[in-house]
Amino acid sequence: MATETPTRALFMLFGGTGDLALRKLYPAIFNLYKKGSLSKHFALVGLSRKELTDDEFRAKIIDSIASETDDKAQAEEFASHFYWKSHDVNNLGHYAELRTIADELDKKYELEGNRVFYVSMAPQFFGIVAKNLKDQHVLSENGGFNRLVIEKPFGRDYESAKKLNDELTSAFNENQIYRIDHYLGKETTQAIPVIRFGNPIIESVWNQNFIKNVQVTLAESLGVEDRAGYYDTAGALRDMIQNHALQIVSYLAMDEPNTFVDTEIRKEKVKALESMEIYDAEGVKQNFVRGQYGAGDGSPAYRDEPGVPKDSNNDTYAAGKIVFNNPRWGKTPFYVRSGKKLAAKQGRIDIEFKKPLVDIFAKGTKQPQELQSNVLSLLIDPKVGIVLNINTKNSEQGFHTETVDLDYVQSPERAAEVPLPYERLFHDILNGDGTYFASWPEVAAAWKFVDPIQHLWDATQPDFPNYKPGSMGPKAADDLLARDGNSWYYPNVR
Ligand SMILES: NC(=O)C1=CN([C@@H]2O[C@H](COP(=O)(O)OP(=O)(O)OC[C@H]3O[C@@H](n4cnc5c(N)ncnc54)[C@H](OP(=O)(O)O)[C@@H]3O)[C@@H](O)[C@H]2O)C=CC1
Ligand SMILES: O=C1O[C@H](COP(=O)(O)O)[C@@H](O)[C@H](O)[C@H]1O
Repeated sequence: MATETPTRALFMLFGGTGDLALRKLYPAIFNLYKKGSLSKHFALVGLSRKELTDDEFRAKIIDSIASETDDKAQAEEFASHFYWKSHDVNNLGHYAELRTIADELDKKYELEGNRVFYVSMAPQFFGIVAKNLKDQHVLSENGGFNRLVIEKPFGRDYESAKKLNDELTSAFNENQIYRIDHYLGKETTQAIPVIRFGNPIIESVWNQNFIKNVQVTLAESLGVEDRAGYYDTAGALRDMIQNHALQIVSYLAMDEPNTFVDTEIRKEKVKALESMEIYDAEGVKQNFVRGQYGAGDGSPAYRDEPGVPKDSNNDTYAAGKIVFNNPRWGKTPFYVRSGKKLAAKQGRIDIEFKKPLVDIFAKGTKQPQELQSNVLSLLIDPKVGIVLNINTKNSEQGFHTETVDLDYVQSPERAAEVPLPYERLFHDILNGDGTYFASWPEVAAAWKFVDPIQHLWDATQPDFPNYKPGSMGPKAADDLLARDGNSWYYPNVR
């Protein structure tokens, strides 16, 4: 593998002692350092209201990366690049101090003015941080890059997302903004364009003539855990479908870009997302299903989870059918579903192909046989891999057909080597590559699709709870597919 030139950069991490930073972001940056994408020419300023010394902050960093290394000297050397600054994002004076620190570190580490501003804080702070960074001249003005990284959620509907985007773009250009969607850092999501456009055998049948339906499943076995404060105001539709599921759908549905660069890919993704049919109230009722888990097997109902109101109507499950008004997809439905407290942690895409127009094995032979649809499964989580289920003849005496899997599933050893999603995304940010980040038009199109669904759900009383923990969600989600003559492939995988 070619060795890359390490990128010089100063990170400024807002929310530097937060849960996400300590659990995911520092280990990801450490792995980049270990693998040589960052060298001695980098530094990070951690920011929050807490008063910490640099040494106290560095001790937190060493703790945070403990699972990534046994090499104490390397961990200490890495942590020596970290600095702490107590900073209230509403205090303008603090930005002036930050600018001075940034300029000093820029000189000390010869960073060539490259700056990454990562806002890992509650969403109400995203806009104000961007504005103050610009107004208080913390952005590099000597030719280096300025990149702003924004965590999720990006708004709670189209209007709030637009307002946030306007705030961000009054300080940064669209090509300087990196909207994080960690599902885009996952191995299988990143493989979709290659699997499709790198294999004529697949891309030539990737359309309504050959594909019967597409199913995206993002199932979790965990419940709301300790995040009720956020989750009860979001719900599965906003938390998983609007972003992760629709981003995956956009890679599955898009046309081939002219070249594999972020600007071209984004154009095609937007085109696909903008051709999703937007439902009116009747369309929502027919095509989307919500759910909330009840009690079962010794685990509490959602409404009895700590921090959840007893009368909460929040959705912990959402499923729906997407129809594209475009020539590629025409009548082929895309189904998406996501929920908490389901039977298993399972992220996967199942693509069901149409059966042959004429089935020569169904009649005329001594033992009529029934062919099955071919199913291509792209496994996201916990296994990573590709499985193609096809018809063949079984080897017993007589003539019988059966299905077999042609599969590539990553070994546990290989999986352990694979970069973590945040590591991949940081790597792309350092390289200025927006391929696996959501652009504003994509986010806007996704909200415009989701808003009518959420509005109807907010305005009507659900009959909750309506699914048992450990199940695959409400029965209505099975009925949704059955009405089209389809059924969920998982968990009844052949
Ligand atoms: N945690 C997770 O697993 C995930 C989180 N996210 C997103 O990441 C972001 C961060 O989440 P998370 O780390 O869990 O949040 P936390 O609540 O753990 O951290 C928030 C951080 O913001 C700081 N902060 C709060 N108010 C101010 C202020 N006025 N000025 C400066 N700093 C302030 C806090 O420090 P202090 O109180 O010292 O100021 C703390 O460091 C959110 O947008 C979340 O939606 C996304 C996916 C998963
Ligand atoms: O963004 C989110 O994702 C997680 C699931 O992520 P995964 O990588 O573990 O599949 C989900 O639990 C959380 O509610 C949501 O905010």
